[in-house]
Amino acid sequence: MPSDTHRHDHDHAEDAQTSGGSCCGSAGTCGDIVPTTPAPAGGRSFQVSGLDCAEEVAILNKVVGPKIGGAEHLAFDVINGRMTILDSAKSVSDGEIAELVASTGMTAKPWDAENASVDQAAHLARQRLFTALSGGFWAAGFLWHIIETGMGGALGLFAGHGEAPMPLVEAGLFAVAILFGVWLVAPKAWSSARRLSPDMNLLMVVAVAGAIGLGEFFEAATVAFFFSLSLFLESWSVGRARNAVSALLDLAPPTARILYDDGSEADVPASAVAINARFVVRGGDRIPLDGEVVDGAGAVDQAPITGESALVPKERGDDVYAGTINGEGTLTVRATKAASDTVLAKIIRMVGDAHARRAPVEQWVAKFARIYTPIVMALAIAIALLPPLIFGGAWDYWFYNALVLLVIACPCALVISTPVSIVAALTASARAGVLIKGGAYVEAPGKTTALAMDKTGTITMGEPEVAAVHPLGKASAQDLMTLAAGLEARSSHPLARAILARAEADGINVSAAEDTRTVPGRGLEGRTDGRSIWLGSDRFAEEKGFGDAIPKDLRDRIEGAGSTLVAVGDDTGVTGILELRDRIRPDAKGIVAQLHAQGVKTIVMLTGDNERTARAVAAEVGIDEVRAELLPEDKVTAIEELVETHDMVAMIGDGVNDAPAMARAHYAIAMGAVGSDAAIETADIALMTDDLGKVPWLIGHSRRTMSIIHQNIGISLATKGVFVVATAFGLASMWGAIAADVGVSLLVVANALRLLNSQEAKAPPSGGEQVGEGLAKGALAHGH
Ligand SMILES: Nc1ncnc2c1ncn2[C@@H]1O[C@H](COP(=O)(O)OP(=O)(O)OP(=O)(O)O)[C@@H](O)[C@H]1O
Ligand SMILES: [Zn+2]
Repeated sequence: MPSDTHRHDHDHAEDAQTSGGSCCGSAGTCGDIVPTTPAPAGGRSFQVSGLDCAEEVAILNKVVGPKIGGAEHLAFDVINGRMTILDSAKSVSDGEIAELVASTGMTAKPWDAENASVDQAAHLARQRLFTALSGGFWAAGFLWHIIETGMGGALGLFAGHGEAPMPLVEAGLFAVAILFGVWLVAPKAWSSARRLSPDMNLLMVVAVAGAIGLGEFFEAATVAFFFSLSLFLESWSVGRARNAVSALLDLAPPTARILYDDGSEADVPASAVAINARFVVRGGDRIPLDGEVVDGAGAVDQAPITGESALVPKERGDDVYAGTINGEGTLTVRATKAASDTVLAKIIRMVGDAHARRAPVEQWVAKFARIYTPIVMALAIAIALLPPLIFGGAWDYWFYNALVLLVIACPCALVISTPVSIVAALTASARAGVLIKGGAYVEAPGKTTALAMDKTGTITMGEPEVAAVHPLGKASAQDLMTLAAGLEARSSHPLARAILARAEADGINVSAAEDTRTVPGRGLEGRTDGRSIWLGSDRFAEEKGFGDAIPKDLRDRIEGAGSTLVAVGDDTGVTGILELRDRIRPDAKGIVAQLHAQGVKTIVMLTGDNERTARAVAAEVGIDEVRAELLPEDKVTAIEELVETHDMVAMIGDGVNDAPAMARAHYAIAMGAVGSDAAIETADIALMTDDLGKVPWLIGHSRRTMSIIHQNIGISLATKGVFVVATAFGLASMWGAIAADVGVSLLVVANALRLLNSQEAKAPPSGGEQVGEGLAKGALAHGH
């Protein structure tokens, strides 16, 4: 990580580690293995108290933006109340930023994850207290009214306005309810008034003041209390989504049991364990750090990272990951990564940052809210003035209706539901072993129209084997394998591994050829005993002028079966042919069918392999289009063509060889990310395992998320619409409008949080040994 450019965060991460270390040493209760959630790729972060809505983002863009050379240098994470000034911004001191933010009624200080959560909790507690007090006095006032006037009079309160003046005690109780209700809102409203840019806080305060002016204490108190309640709900739901992310954090135990060279053991904070240190993991324990098993054997439940509740056997030399659960055996593990670099730490970091890359639908909602509020306000003014002026209506009656409109103008249900849905979706998918690296990529998969995938390792297992050896002419099988293995000795190509494995199994003495050179997409060339030798595809043999030396029926049979032909020869001709077979993933066919059923019209296979081999494999799994014999740069061109002709093109690959092509697709999915840092880094979405079945799941998850977001937008707008119309006819009341607003907020938030809990959101069952109920539950339920 280029942490040197992250000046602030970098420094901070270090002092958090040292102070964290001492805290653990004394109290032994430090839970955090990841000291801080770093800022999205570069920049300085601030914790802004009061930043919890798109509303405030617009304000900060307007106030801070110009000073740093434009709002495009700002990034916001509403869920965490974090503002980041990107490295591209004009340099402005922390102090100046704090001053600017203070002018809006919010406060900013440099980001610190630990303080941030303490502050957020304190803010929530304050909101809860004031809301409860407001609600208590509101209820008391209401009760008093019932005692005074009986049930009929109480109902009269709801019927509307214009009744006889209230008894003093009752008015007093409502006044106190109003005071507590607007207490936390008033400073924000005041700063919005000073800036002449009305926000919902100002709208509410004006509505409350107007109602008091009309003598409508009940209505004023109702608006004040319910508005306060809706703000509390908003903070609570944001906190709920935030906690789901940090629950992932609790997956790794805070300490590791270090095994010293003298055989003694000690519990040490995971963050203080050096790379290469050895630690012991007992049966049933969670593994604290990524590492390699050096002693012992057993099985590990990797569900916390991969989402698949299957026990994965582990023995000497196998990798294990922080946060996963050891089965019965005891393992001795050599740490290969620091606590802050583990796969789990990366997942947490990326889920945390993902929200900063906002989904288009979120941007749409924010933009809509910005024009919606002024429009409704203009309507409110029109309603207050036009009916009395033109039709001679009663001033106070229409003024009241204008206030109702102000209450309706509050967009909070609309604004809060989308980010909560997105964060819930990101967290649910991380739990299922699908790491989505930005809000933007929550939306994309559901719209996929074309899917390009690599053959080797994606459709096939990526573990080819030599199925047959066909020496030609006077050569023996042994000669052929010796020649081939000598050329492949230094290659890491999957075919090379297969050929070398076969040579070893056959007991062949491999001596590496000299001057070996890779011919991209073709094969290898080199020299041995002074003669030049080569190996590669049939096309390579043709280019060497030996195309006719490959027996036609042999070639037809190998390629027709979907196997790969490797010709081996020297400058006099072809020595022989190797037939390499890679197993097609057993579930590939079903998955391709599922993708088609989901509406992914075009599924394309991209491969460097021979055309006929590729077609045979494609036919077997039901793939529509084949592009074969591609060089890496041809894969890039192929993706570019797809992007031109299809609306949403996804590319699935291993994230290593295919990185350039993956970068050109609309979005890219990497498989098997748990073992490959490159895959996690390069893709937009990383599947922790090699399970292709996660792709249809991802598409379904994306659609579920979007449909919940759309439902929420629909519910919010429909409610507002009903009230706008009712108000125009003078049929709506303030208490009704605010109660509906709170009701809808509750409804949309509950709807959004469904994404976290729903059964469908869990990953599909996959092959492999199923873990016992208790163990699997423990994995998923931990930290909730
Ligand atoms: N080291 C090698 N040994 C044998 N054949 C090779 C080697 N390198 C390349 N080839 C030949 O060149 C072809 C293309 O290789 P390339 O590495 O571009 O694609 P690939 O990785 O095999 O396939 P895919 O694109 O599906 O992953 C192979 O199918 C093979 O015939
Ligand atoms: Zn509202």
